[in-house]
This record gives sequence, structure tokens and C-alpha cells, in this order.
Amino acid sequence: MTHKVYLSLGANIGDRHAGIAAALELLGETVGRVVRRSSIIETEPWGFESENKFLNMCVALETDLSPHQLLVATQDIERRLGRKAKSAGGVYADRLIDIDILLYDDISVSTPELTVPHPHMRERDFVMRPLMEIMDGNW
Ligand SMILES: Nc1ncnc2c1ncn2[C@@H]1O[C@H](COP(=O)(O)OP(=O)(O)OP(=O)(O)O)[C@@H](O)[C@H]1O
Ligand SMILES: Nc1nc2c(c(=O)[nH]1)N=C(CO)CN2
Repeated sequence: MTHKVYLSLGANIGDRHAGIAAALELLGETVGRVVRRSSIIETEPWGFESENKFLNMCVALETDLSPHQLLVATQDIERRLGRKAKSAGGVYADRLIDIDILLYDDISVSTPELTVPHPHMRERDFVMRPLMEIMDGNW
């Protein structure tokens, strides 16, 4: 059974374009087919102070993974690309790559590890601008 998912990608340190390109490649290998990708935008850090601007984009994929399998896969990609610490308690930090699960079909998930739709997506311009570019009106 194939599911449609929307992800947000962000990077604000290192070679940001290379980080995003590597994440897209690994998503294609381990998650599923990338069916749409937004343009890449440069954005000011949101929710924390840093002099390092982000590159952000959104992608739509078709996947056979369950929501939790998808979270494990995206976190594995973050680790493989050198991301060290996870955020805790809403305190953000610079990151080589961040992959957030925005939407998974039309379902809601609410577990300690995973909340879908992503709880902060609507208030984040760096998510909504690229997402609107690639949404096909089914949400
Ligand atoms: N929809 C989701 N997508 C990705 N991670 C999620 C989601 N819902 C809950 N999480 C949890 O959030 C934890 C923190 O993830 P991370 O460090 O990437 O947060 P963040 O991206 O800095 O902050 P935010 O969650 O506000 O975007 C993860 O370990 C994961 O279990
Ligand atoms: N501009 C921008 N700001 C952020 C971002 C991000 O991807 N882009 N991610 C965060 C934690 O998920 C916190 N702040």
C-alpha cells in the first residue's frame, strides 16, 4: 500500500546545498519515490538566534513505510549525514540537516515520538511557502 507524505528539509551549517542534495538522494533510496520537490529558499533562523541562515524546501514522496518506520528512516538519514543532537524542549540549534514529517496521507498520529500533522507547520513560513508550491489540493 503506497502512502503520500510531505516532508520539510532544512540545513543551516556546512555545505547546505550538499546536505539537502544528499538527503534527497537517501530519501529516494530508503523511503520511496520523490514525486514533487519545491524550490529551495533561504530563510532566517526561526525560534532561535543564529547568524547562519537556513536553506529550506519541501518534498512529496510515495512510500510503503508506516509513519513510525518513516520517522526511523528520516532520523537514520539525519544521523548518516552527521547530525548529532536532537532538539529537546523546544530549544533549537544549528543543524547540518533536519527532516520533519509534515503530513502522512490524511491521518493524524499522536504518540510520544511522533505527531502528524507536524504541530508547528502552520506557523512556520519556511514550511508553508515551499509546501504551498507542491501541494496538489488534496489537503
Ligand atoms: N512530525 C514529526 N517529524 C519529525 N520529528 C518529530 C515529529 N513529531 C515528533 N517528532 C519528534 O521530535 C523529536 C525532535 O526532533 P528534532 O530534533 O528534529 O526537532 P526540531 O526539528 O529541532 O524541532 P521541531 O520538532 O519543532 O521541528 C524527534 O526525536 C521526534 O521523535
Ligand atoms: N528558518 C528556519 N528556522 C528553523 C528551522 C528551519 O528549518 N528553518 N528549523 C527549526 C527546527 O525544526 C527551527 N528553526
